[in-house]
Amino acid sequence: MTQLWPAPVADGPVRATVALPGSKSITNRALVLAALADGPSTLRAPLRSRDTELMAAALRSLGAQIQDGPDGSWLVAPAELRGPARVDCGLAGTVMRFVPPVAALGVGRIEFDGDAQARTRPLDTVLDALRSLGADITGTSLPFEVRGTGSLAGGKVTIDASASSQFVSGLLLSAPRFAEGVTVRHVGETLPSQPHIDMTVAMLRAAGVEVTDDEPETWTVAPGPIRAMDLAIEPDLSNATPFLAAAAVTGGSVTVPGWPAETTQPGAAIRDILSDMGATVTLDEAGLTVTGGGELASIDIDLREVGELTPTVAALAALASGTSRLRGIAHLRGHETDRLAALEAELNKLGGAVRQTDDGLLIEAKPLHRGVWHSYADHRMATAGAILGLRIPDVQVDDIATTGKTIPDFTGMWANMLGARA
Ligand SMILES: O=C(O)C1=C[C@@H](OP(=O)(O)O)[C@@H](O)[C@H](O)C1
Ligand SMILES: C=C(OP(=O)(O)O)C(=O)O
Repeated sequence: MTQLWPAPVADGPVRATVALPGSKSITNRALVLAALADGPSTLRAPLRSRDTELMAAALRSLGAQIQDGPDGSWLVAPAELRGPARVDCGLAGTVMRFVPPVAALGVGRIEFDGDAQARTRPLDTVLDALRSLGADITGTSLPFEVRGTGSLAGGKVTIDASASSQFVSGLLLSAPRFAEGVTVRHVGETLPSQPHIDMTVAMLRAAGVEVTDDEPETWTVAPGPIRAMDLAIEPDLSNATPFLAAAAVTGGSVTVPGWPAETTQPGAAIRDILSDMGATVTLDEAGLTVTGGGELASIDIDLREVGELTPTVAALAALASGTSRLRGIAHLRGHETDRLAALEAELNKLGGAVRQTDDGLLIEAKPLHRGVWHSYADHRMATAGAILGLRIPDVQVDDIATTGKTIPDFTGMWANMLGARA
């Protein structure tokens, strides 16, 4: 076990303004598109965290130049893609699913590996798809090797993306550079995180790529150039959720400035979730403000489109009244950890009454008590522990540093939020 972090208790309503770093999902898509583009790009206010630094390192190792700009921006200059190279995926789904198609466009041997837990995350679908589109790849999970020839035929492929939307996004992002582009069709169980696929489509179109998505669960990307971009990256709305939850569970008020009025980020769904649970949510020129009042109400919700909000919503549900039901999230068993098992185990250890269902969690709110909250190397498990600790004295979160996957200074931001209480 790593050092334990004593989660601070809020000794009153939290009142703060919390500025969030950039979106992981937008930053890592932008890095891939910029590395494949027809000229140099500028990414402004990108997220600088483990997942995005790993993405930048992966693309650099394949030849792209990614340098620091004057104001924390990233300047990306595409170059010929070539091995030999080693790509460390860490535990980042976006790196392990978005970079193999890029590598298949390069020349030479490109080895992929990642954290021990990453080796069990689903990956075969994207590797099999690439093979059927003409790539030479050994293996079905990490570690594996891509032997690039400098081009990829592309064409039509049918996949089962029920384990992760990132299989689709990964294929689409590089597809403008495949000789024939790509048509990806999803068949099989339900498709998770559709808004993340829509984000991919929107970013491709913004880069001048022709994408057709009129038919349900079928996407066609035409071959052609990817236009270089000058992109300001929005704050990460999913990472905003623990801070907004802090307002809801303490009866306080937290504002996240720079909240986009329109966005492709699925994390925006937290507005309706918190409002359904009884908090007041307003969006104005100051940003998004969540104000908590009395006790939070339970919720019955399908989180299929926003699975990454589950740990936050589970923590809220555990502190609400009544029984909450979170549905549509069987695929979370293949996230950073098996999130359904992890939430069930950790909440029950604190005295909760939580049970896994086929596709989610039943959470009966109970008085909770002190204890160690395990993070399982999962940034969102760690932040869920922090939310609980606001109300339950003496919760200790193990491996709080794992929040660095997507938030560079979570503990500092959390302390500032609590310190700002006046
Ligand atoms: O494409 C993306 O940026 C993401 C897609 C989703 O993955 P899954 O579809 O595997 O849930 C989401 O949970 C993840 O945090 C980020
Ligand atoms: C599922 C997540 O991450 P990844 O991009 O590694 O899949 C997440 O951030 O909640």
